[in-house]
Amino acid sequence: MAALWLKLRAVPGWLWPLAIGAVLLVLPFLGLNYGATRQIELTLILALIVLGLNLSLGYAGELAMGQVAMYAAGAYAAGLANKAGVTDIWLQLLIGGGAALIVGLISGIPGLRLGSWSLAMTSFFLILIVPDVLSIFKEETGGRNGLAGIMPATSFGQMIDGRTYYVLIVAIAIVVFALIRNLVVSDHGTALRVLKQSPVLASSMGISVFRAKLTAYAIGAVPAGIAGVLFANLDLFISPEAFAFSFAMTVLAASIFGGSASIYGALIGAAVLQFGMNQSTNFSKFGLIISGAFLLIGGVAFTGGLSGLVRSLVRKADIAAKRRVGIEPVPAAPADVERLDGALLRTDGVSKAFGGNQALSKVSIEAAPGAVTAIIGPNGSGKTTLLNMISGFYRTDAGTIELDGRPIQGLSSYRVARAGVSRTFQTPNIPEKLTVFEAVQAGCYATERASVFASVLRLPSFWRARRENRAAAERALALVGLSAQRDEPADSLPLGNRRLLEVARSLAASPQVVLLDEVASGLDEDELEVLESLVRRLRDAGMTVILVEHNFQLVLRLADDIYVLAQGAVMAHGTPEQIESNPRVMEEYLGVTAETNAAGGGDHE
Ligand SMILES: Nc1ncnc2c1ncn2[C@@H]1O[C@H](COP(=O)(O)OP(=O)(O)OP(=O)(O)O)[C@@H](O)[C@H]1O
Repeated sequence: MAALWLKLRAVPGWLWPLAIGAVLLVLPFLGLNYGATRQIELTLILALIVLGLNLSLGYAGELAMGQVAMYAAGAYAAGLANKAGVTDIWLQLLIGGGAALIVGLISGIPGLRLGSWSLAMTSFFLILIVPDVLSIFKEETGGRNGLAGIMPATSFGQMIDGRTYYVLIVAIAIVVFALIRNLVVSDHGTALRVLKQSPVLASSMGISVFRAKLTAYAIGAVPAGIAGVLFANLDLFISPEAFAFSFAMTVLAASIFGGSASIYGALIGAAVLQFGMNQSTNFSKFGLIISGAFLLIGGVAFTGGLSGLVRSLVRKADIAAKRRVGIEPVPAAPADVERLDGALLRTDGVSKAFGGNQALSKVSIEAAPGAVTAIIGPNGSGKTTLLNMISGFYRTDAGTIELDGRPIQGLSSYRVARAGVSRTFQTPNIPEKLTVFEAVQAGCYATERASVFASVLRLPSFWRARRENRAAAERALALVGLSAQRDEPADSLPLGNRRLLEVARSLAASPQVVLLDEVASGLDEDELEVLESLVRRLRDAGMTVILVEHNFQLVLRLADDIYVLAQGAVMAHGTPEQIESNPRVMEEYLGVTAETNAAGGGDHE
């Protein structure tokens, strides 16, 4: 049984939905009646709209419900084009998809620029104004009476009959789902998932939060627009009622019930709601209540919706089957560190105040390639603030920060990451629902070479980037000794391994400078050994390593150069020997007397 399960799991995951699509395609030819065929058509139209919502809500974490307005834009663009004589469905799809994309961009740019809940509010407003906009252009749209007299669609001059139209809807849905799937399984999809959980982590990995969210929202508009075109040509009549607020609730309920963080969740949710609503003869009266009930059940009973439930059952079955068959992960041999090109990082007179608190005052440091530069000092002395300034999270009040002579102060954090500066966080920032391997591969985003377009269409640059990123992630995992855990959920790792995972992620993009913020705390002896040897190998390979660390003995063993911060200023600078023999540093600021240090009690925490 276990062996059979593993064999089935070895089948590429995309084959299952494709098989379902193939079955749907042939159903009318096997005698499916008109009523059921229509339900499938409406389900697929709803699924396309939900798919767009899932992209922004489930992947990018942005509650943006404007899909119904984009659906309306697609439908009316197609209807009006049709009345102007454009009956060709392919041209209409282009026009309707384009119209929806424009609505997505127009509402997304200000909504996202303003931040916080603005996009949710903008898109909510967008749904409410649909009937008013249609009334304003009553002459063209028919206002509240709707747009009637749409001619049946054609394809390259040929009339499309009912059955062919069904096949067309199914085929278009398969293609759109496949393209969006390509996006979500690409590095851009992983970037969205990271972004949803931690914009700070995302930007430290070179992801532009604004651009990624806008991409998800705007791309999500296109399936909704396509759905609108398909709907307009299905009934040959559209009216504002079809795009009302209650329908927006249905879309949201389908997304939550099916599982917003899954593209197939869109299909599951749409099917449940479409067929569920059909069973309720009173739907028109109680539509909002029914949608609300699905929303509650989906949100409360199982987080992640039905698709999340299925996914977790499959994962459990995988683990059980592997245990029964006796498959153990094979640890990879420790990887060699390739030659690295570090860069000289220099801060000159950097200052930062938070209100009246002068956290940093005229700090000048230099970190050379092929050297470990340590920054130490008591709690609150400004070490993390300095790292945050270097990595672009805080703006400098004064002073400059240069990378190989190029100023990087003032750049946003994702640009600093792309310039070659990578970092770890004091509290490991581990994205949920990613495997260890995916979390490390996500680190490659700073040097991502495949565009969203190339990823969706799987152009050669996508395959090349994927090969390279996978190899880089495998290498980074092997460097920190986590290859055996590659398929485990990243957030299930114990603290020590989480720190090593952060280091691996920060190395995946082959940065020039790596900022390690207290990576040693919480590591056991074996893990500390792995880390120490890794830092040495990185340094020997030419990387610039900046180490913020409380473990003084580790700093003495690893550092080539040490800066001691006190109350936001550099109070000493020198080699480990110089720092160790500086009594003021040892006693006054690190609280280590000559005797405790000799006894090895150098960790001042
Ligand atoms: N975002 C912030 N807003 C206000 N004050 C801050 C902020 N970040 C840091 N500070 C203040 O700046 C000073 C330096 O803090 P910082 O975290 O850089 O010290 P640290 O040396 O890294 O300390 P630790 O070793 O405890 O991490 C502290 O007084 C801290 O309270």
